[in-house]
Amino acid sequence: FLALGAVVVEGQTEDTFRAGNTVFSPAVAAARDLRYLLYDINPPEGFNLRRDVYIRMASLVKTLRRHSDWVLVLPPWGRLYHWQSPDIHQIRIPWGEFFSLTSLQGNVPVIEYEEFIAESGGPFIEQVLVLQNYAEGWTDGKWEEKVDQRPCVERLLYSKDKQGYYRGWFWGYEETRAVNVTCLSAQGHASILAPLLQNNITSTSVMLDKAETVLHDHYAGKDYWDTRRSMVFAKHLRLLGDEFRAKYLNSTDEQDQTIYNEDWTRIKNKLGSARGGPYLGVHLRRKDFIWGHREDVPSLKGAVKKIRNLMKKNKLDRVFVATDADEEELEELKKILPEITRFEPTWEDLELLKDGGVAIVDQWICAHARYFIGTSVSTFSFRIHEEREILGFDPKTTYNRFCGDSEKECEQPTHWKIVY
Ligand SMILES: C[C@@H]1O[C@H](OP(=O)(O)OP(=O)(O)OC[C@H]2O[C@@H](n3cnc4c(=O)[nH]c(N)nc43)[C@H](O)[C@@H]2O)[C@@H](O)[C@H](O)[C@@H]1O
Repeated sequence: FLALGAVVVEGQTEDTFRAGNTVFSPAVAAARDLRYLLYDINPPEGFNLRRDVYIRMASLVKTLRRHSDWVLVLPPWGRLYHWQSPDIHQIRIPWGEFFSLTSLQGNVPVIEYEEFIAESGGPFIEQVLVLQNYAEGWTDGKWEEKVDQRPCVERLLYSKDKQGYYRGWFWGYEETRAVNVTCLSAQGHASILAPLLQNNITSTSVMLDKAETVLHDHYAGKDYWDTRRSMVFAKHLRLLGDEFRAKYLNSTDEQDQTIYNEDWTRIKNKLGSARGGPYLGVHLRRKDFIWGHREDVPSLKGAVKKIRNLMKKNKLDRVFVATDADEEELEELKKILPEITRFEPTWEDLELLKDGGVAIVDQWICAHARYFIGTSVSTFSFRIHEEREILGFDPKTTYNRFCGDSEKECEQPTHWKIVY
């Protein structure tokens, strides 16, 4: 590898692969001279941060595709720290269970991991690059984009087997092994990796591990939003959410002016055009957010006080609460907020939807509320903001968060406008 200097990523939106132009077909892929980009993320990270890293990787693949035929391999879902429902099988979950694949493919060519195995002819990933930060941090406090092959700083989570291949966590696919594993110090936008992947590495399949190390090429720019808009939830989950809205919250798209189109490239709703269902939508993040005694997270009593306040102010008599609260907190919440509505799947439903599917249904229902309030710096809440932005809600009804009971300056979330 060579040390690479700054790479210009301005003009990133001028992608050769434009949204909606092409729908990628894996059958066609087999006949072409394809290269595969795989990636994974630091194990403790949750579902919605992972969705954010997908956007960064999609952007990198678009940059790579200016020169050759790359396809993004979707890392199967599973073994997430927050998915704690017991006794359900939660590994090797394909993206198709949570997202619409045709929608994703309308943005950038993607394939499921099992298609990659079938197409590439074996369970091997040729090159794994484990991304890491520079041990020395920023030099002189100056931000500089750079990439270098460096010795691995942390102990590798890969070990060589008798045949000389690397074993590690490949999403629960025991037969998958890597031919080569090296570390790469990287600092900068995702696309700074493109020249190296293009010119210095000849492997057909390359996996970036700890892909969250690199940043968005252009956060909240057109390319960001194209990818975000293409991350349409799987239809069965949207339908479940819609049924729940109709049954328990008196909410339908016609009544609430929440226009949707199966083709995401056709959704361009004006801000303020969506009215939303007659309920308050709440995302109340608990568990690891309260264990740290964070100043910006309210007590249950504090949250309920705010909820009542908002219901009164917005003349709403129903409240839908999405939360990861434990049993004890839930009991307390039900006591102090008896009118609470929650999506509580049966065990059979949970087995089918899994924790990820339940989280999506929760997000979908919050996204359709007349007014929404979320939790400070939770990516779960951020993804709801984006969904509401796509639906065309007035920003005043979306970018709201709870304040900690004794938080002094309670800054509210930023409004990121869609760039079409
Ligand atoms: C402190 C950090 O917090 C970050 O969490 P944060 O941004 O809220 O959001 P996520 O990255 O999604 O992680 C939180 C996970 O907890 C569950 N969860 C949280 N709230 C709800 C809810 O209202 N309904 C349902 N059904 N599930 C919920 C769900 O599995 C979700 O993916 C983590 O990604 C990082 O790994 C780290 O732990």
